[in-house]
Amino acid sequence: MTPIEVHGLRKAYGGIPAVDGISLAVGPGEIFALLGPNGAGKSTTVEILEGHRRRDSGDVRVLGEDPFSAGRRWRSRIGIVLQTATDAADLTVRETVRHYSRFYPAPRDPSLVLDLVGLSDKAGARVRTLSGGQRRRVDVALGIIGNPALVFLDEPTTGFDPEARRQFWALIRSLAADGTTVLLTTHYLEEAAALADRLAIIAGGRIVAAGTPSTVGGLARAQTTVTWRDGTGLHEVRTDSPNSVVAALPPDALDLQIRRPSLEDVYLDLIGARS
Ligand SMILES: Nc1ncnc2c1ncn2[C@@H]1O[C@H](COP(=O)(O)OP(=O)(O)OP(=O)(O)O)[C@@H](O)[C@H]1O
Repeated sequence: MTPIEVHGLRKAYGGIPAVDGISLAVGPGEIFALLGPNGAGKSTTVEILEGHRRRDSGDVRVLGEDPFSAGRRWRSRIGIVLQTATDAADLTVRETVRHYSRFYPAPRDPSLVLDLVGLSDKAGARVRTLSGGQRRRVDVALGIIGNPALVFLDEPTTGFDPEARRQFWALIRSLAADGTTVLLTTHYLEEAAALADRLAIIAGGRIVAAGTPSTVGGLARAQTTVTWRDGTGLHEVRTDSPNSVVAALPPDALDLQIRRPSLEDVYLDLIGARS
């Protein structure tokens, strides 16, 4: 079964389209990222897939069911990490995770989950005493405590320090390696590049490019830019074979730079072209 299948999804607010004909499919154990500027339609799409919002039209199947009419059993098989942090401030971290585990038929072991998200040493602390990034880890713990087949992560690492972000990426990879499907929205392009098997760039409610982080938007075919300075000034060459350009440089060449276009370049080009 394909965990997520979407065809021609549309949703408008007050007659203004927010999602304007999106189609995508996410396979089992795949990490799929949705990228796009503020207001692009990512959250609306994800909320429809989570069953939290009604669509105007389009076919949507999530774990084989229509999320809007799916029942409790379906809900227990998905995990959700929302943008807004959990408000369980007076409970300890351990109590919070245990409490949530009781809502699921086959939860993960709470201690194991605290270990996975790197909060074992904060298990006895009240949630309200945690830092922003630590609270976010509690959110992630609550998103995976039910041992879901599919996890939705809405900007999961906002507020994480660089080390915590890397630990989080390792956690998500290990979940996916165990067969969990992950749909991620993020504003961090390096996060999408590091985590996603495939990604879609959304702007104005439509997918403007989709592919792997190394091929999306023609990245694989994009030329490399070689720049250098010599006695006659600054030079820039765009080429498919940077090695031969470098090999032919004059002996007095300085400040050599070789730059492959990044996901960020493609993203900004695509988004810029639409605004
Ligand atoms: N409940 C609502 N009522 C009216 N308009 C809404 C509502 N929710 C979203 N919108 C509008 O729909 C469009 C898409 O919003 P959405 O939240 O899906 O974007 P997003 O890509 O998730 O943005 P961000 O990156 O800022 O989270 C925006 O123009 C937004 O103003």
